[in-house]
Amino acid sequence: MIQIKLLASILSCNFLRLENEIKEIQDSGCDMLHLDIMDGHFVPNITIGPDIVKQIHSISNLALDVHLMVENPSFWIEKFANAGAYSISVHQEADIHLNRLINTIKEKKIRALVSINPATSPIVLDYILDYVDGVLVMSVNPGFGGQKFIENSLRKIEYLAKYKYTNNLDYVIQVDGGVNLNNIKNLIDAGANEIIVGSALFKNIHEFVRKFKELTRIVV
Ligand SMILES: O=C(CO)[C@@H](O)[C@H](O)COP(=O)(O)O
Ligand SMILES: [Fe+2]
Repeated sequence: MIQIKLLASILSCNFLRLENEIKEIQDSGCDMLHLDIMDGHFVPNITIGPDIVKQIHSISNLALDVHLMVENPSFWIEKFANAGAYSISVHQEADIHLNRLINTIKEKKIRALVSINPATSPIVLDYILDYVDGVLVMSVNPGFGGQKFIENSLRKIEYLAKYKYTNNLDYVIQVDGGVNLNNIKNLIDAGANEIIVGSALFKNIHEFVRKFKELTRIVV
């Protein structure tokens, strides 16, 4: 049976009570914390850096999935690896030497994922899929939480799932942006197995996770 994981994007949490929010996420049964790193250049927003990630790592039992939305991502790999990242995803659009960048992440013994923006075709990933531990499909334009899901992202997930089985590969497929209880089932049916949720989750963490487990038929 394929295990479907729920990743909590803390971008939508109340940062004034971050420690309590993280504890609630852990207690609710989420599988990982998803940390959105924005530099104000690759995306029009700024969030947190490696020092804050390190502090989150010191209080969290959950693995940290770091989503880098930055220019020059190669500069940041070592810093976020040392801060305690369990996985790092880098945008295909952010580095022309993607193969080298993915290898740099893997040398740190952490999961290496590649991410694509809504306007990027998954076909451009064909020659990197042999090397990655996962793909993150952005289903909104990166930079902000609370946006509307872009429907054609489903086709990309289907493409990546088909490519995986056809070529006998083993990578996770993440979906990130505009995910809610109404579209999760379709995303899983298309082949996504790591579901990243921000604003919909933080409306009521326990209630959301309970319904998510029902949908994915996993008893906590
Ligand atoms: O990477 C991003 C946004 O750039 C995401 O991780 C969002 O934070 C997800 O938030 P929702 O769309 O679920 O509110
Ligand atoms: Fe993200």
